[in-house]
Amino acid sequence: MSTVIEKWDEILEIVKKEHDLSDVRFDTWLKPLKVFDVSGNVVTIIASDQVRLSYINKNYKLPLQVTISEVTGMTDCEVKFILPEDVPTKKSTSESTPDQNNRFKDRCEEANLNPKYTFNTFIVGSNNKLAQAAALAVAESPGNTYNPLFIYGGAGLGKTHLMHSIAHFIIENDDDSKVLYVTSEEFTNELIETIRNGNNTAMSKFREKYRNIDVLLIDDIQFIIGKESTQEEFFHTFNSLYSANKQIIISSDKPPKDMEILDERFRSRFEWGLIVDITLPDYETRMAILHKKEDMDGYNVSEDVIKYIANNIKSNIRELEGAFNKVVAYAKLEKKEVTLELAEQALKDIIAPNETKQITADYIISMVAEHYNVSTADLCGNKRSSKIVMPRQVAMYLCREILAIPLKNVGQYLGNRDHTTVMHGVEKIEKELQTNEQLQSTIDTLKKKINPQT
Ligand SMILES: Nc1ncnc2c1ncn2[C@@H]1O[C@H](COP(=O)(O)OP(=O)(O)OP(=O)(O)O)[C@@H](O)[C@H]1O
Repeated sequence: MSTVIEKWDEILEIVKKEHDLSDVRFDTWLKPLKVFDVSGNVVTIIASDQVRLSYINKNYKLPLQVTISEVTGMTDCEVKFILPEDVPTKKSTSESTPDQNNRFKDRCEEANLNPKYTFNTFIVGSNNKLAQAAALAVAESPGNTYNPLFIYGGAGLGKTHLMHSIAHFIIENDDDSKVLYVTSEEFTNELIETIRNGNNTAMSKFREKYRNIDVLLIDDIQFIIGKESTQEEFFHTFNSLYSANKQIIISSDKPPKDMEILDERFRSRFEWGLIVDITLPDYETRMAILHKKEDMDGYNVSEDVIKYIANNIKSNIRELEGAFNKVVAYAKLEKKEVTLELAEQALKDIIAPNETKQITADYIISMVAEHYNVSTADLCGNKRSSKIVMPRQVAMYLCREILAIPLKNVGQYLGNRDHTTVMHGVEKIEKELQTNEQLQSTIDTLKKKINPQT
């Protein structure tokens, strides 16, 4: 038992290295795994949630078994995954009774939450790492860490999902907290309705509702900016909650400094706490989100199809998920298997085949950089560490192989390198490819990423 636990970090690092996992993929899938027990040759590992459990079971069970055997000398290692709730020593007092479950559901409904949006189903990538960490910190100690928490980013990138995750977490961990999620449109409509009623009782009820809560989450704040009376009412709500040390979480499509007609009173208040952004997800994160969706919906879609969608839909996670749903629905309707051809057919209105990205040397270099988690500046620069030199040579090789351009031109794209340097790099990779299976698979993956039609 102790050897596996003692060497656990080393075991994970080996799997990471041998499977060429990026930091994001590693942090998402492998790092959260904890060894619970070792009995004979059976190693029981806790996965933090069902999504991770299914994914790890499908993709990393064998590599883990092999690596544990190699590192610890255990013969025929058998890995079993369990969820935290399956841990036998868990205190029975923390198990929820049906009544508690119902109460939890009722409270989530009252707070206007979507049950699917929790931290467990939120994939963490380099685009949202900080936002997720801040959200978790706020959820763990509402009113005491970052107040307000201001989350901004483009459409469909996960702001609402993260806000609901905070709310779910607070409701689950505090039996008494009053939590309310509202879009600024709902806030506005409710206020207009209250004003239309024209009586003081309605107005006091409105105020009581919004000022007697512990956590207010208000989505898409940009819609109330400029609407005089809504803005004024929100201002007083904000002040009242803030001075009572209640948590406020706000989302917007832009940071306060770029909201042109934002009143200075708001700008300063929004900046009192923490402002975090969510940017576009990288390829690995898009893949992880699609895998999560596949697991949660109980589908088994081939890797080719997942890569095709992840490669072509980059700017909006809602659209990424929509494309996945469309492919699955199309297959059901046509009573066919989900193949790459079917996916192309199903998505022809979204991803036009003739609109596929023009492949240039810069594009290849950026894809190699993304794959190895290094910057394109480093690939084109002078650093000589192996972390950079190998990806640089891979970029040289792929530019030659895919674009069939002269060595001299490849050198120009990669920081004005001499053609002999490029020739050496290309030859090095060609030689390695004869014996190095891992490199062969990396090159195959990269070729498919660069041109999914191959
Ligand atoms: N990191 C993530 N992990 C898993 N699913 C995600 C992630 N980010 C976004 N999604 C999913 O993408 C969809 C859109 O996300 P969400 O509605 O939270 O976006 P948004 O930023 O609030 O968009 P809008 O500004 O249009 O309201 C949701 O189904 C959500 O579950």
